[in-house]
Parts: sequence; C-alpha cells; structure tokens
Amino acid sequence: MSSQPKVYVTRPDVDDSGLELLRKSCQVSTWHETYPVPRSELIREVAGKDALYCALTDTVNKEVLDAAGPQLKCVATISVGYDHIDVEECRKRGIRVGYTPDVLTDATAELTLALLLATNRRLFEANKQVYNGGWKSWAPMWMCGQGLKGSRVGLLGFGRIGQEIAARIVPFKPAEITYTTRTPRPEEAAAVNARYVDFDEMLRKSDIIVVCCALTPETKEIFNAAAFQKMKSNCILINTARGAVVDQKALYEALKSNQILAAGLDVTTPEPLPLDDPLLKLDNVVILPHIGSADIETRKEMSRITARNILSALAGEKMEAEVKL
Ligand SMILES: O=C(O)C(=O)CO
Repeated sequence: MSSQPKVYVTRPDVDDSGLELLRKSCQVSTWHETYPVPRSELIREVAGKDALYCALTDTVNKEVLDAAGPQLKCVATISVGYDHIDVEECRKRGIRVGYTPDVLTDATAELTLALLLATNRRLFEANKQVYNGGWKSWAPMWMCGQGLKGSRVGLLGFGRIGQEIAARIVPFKPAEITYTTRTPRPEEAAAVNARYVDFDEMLRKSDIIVVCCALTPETKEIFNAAAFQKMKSNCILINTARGAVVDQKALYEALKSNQILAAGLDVTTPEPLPLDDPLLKLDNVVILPHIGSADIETRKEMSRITARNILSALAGEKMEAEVKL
C-alpha cells in the first residue's frame, strides 16, 4: 500500500499544472464530471483523505469533515471566498484552510468594470436590438445610459479587490468614490481619493454601488428591501462578490418598480440561476455566470496555489495563503 498522502479533488476540470504538482508526492483522486460533485459522492470519496481540494461549489461542513475522518489535515479551496467552508469547525479540529487571494484580484476588478460598463451603458440590451430588429435608426435618446463620469460611486468592501476596482474607476472621472468597511483604511483610500462613509450614506448618495465584500453574517442580505428604499432611483447596483449579499426577491421588486435603475450581477442565489427566475425577464439587469476570476492565467495559477497550499500543509510548513482561524 502506498504511504503517500491521499488528496481528493472535487473538480476534474482545474488546470492540470496544479494536479501535476500534487501527483508528484500524493495519491490523487478526482471527481470525474464537469458539474459539481454530488454530495453523496463527496461524502464517500473524502473518507480517509489527508487533504481536500475543493471549490466554491462544495459546501464543506461538519458532515464532510466527519466523513473525512481525523487524519484530514487540510481543506484548500480554489477561490478567494471561503464562505462555503465551516472554518470554525476546521479550527476546532486543527484542519488548516487554504485559499487563493491576490492572484485573482486584477481579473475580478477587470470583470467588475466590464459588468459596470455593460450595465450603465446598457450594452446587452442594445446588442439584442441589433438582432431583433429593434435597431431602426440612430436616434438621439435611444439606448442612452448613465455615464460613469461625474457619478458618485460607492464600494461596499475595500479589500484588495475593492481597491483595484476603485483604481480602475478613477480614469473614468467619477465625481466621488466612497467606501464602506468595518474599519476605515485611510492610506489605501488616499491612493484613489476615496472617502469613508457609513452604509446608510452610501445607500442614500450613490449613483453606482459596487459590492466587493466577503459574505459574512453581517453582509448577508445587507441589500434588502429597506436598503433599496434608501437608494436613489438612478442607482445601479453591481455585485461581483457573493449572491447572498443581496436579498434577490427585494432586488427584483426594486428593479421592477424602478426604485433603482439597474443591476449587474456576476453572482446570484442560487447558481446557476434557474431559467424561470423572474430576474431574467427584466431588461434592466445584466447577469453573468460567476466569471469574475475567469481569466486563463489567473485560473491556472489558482490551481497551482491550491496545490501548493495542500503540499505545504501536508509537510507541516507555512502555506502560501492560509485562512487565519
Ligand atoms: O474566488 C472566488 O471566491 C470566486 O468567487 C471565483 O473566483
């Protein structure tokens, strides 16, 4: 029997360079389909493993950790977000948790800008007109959107990704960038001339709000009916963080009743969004299938970092990116 540590990988479709690293010194088994591993399969396959290589599509909770057994040393996710992992339960059991911050910051900030511009300048709505005969002629006020120039942009979250989003917004000449976080970050804010505001002020004054915070008990559904009521009727909400930061029913009502102008969502609840979801019937929403970090080189490096996190944890060494438990 091999004495190599055993690693279970929940996605066969991660870049092979990461898996190659693991295969050099570990016994690696993987789920074999491109859709998320079914729960029952995960529970069965994780048993007896020393490390779990997972993704944001896998809920790693007590049930999974129990099924794995006491030899499990590490859970490493190929994502910056780790809200799908019960980190408190990992802490109690001495299981180390790896993730992939930094590497995807630029790709996610880039996609956020793309989504923002697609939403405020109505790109997808306009593009449809080219194909459905809606394009009759150039017309002065047809398909006009609300420019970024001169607008007040609020960022909920001002970590690595929020700061890079702000840096990319600056050249578009907004009137002001504000940010809301638990603790003000004056130095980072000065670099992009951003002003700290509380959540209420952000809601009341912003023309565009970008959600770039982690999903935590405090941010869960922070955009609810009460929040939408405070927002300006020309406000555009962009979310590239986690779907659950937004109460989606309340968002639908706010968009349908023109309480806010539009929304651009790279993340939804659930994912994928069912084809009969009412949001899909609205013109003033742009929805993308969670592709924030989907830049080829970024995803390859995320795969390698996840593998290196596992190798370090198994060797009892410092991990490249470890969640502080
Ligand atoms: O990394 C994450 O947390 C994502 O949402 C996808 O890259």
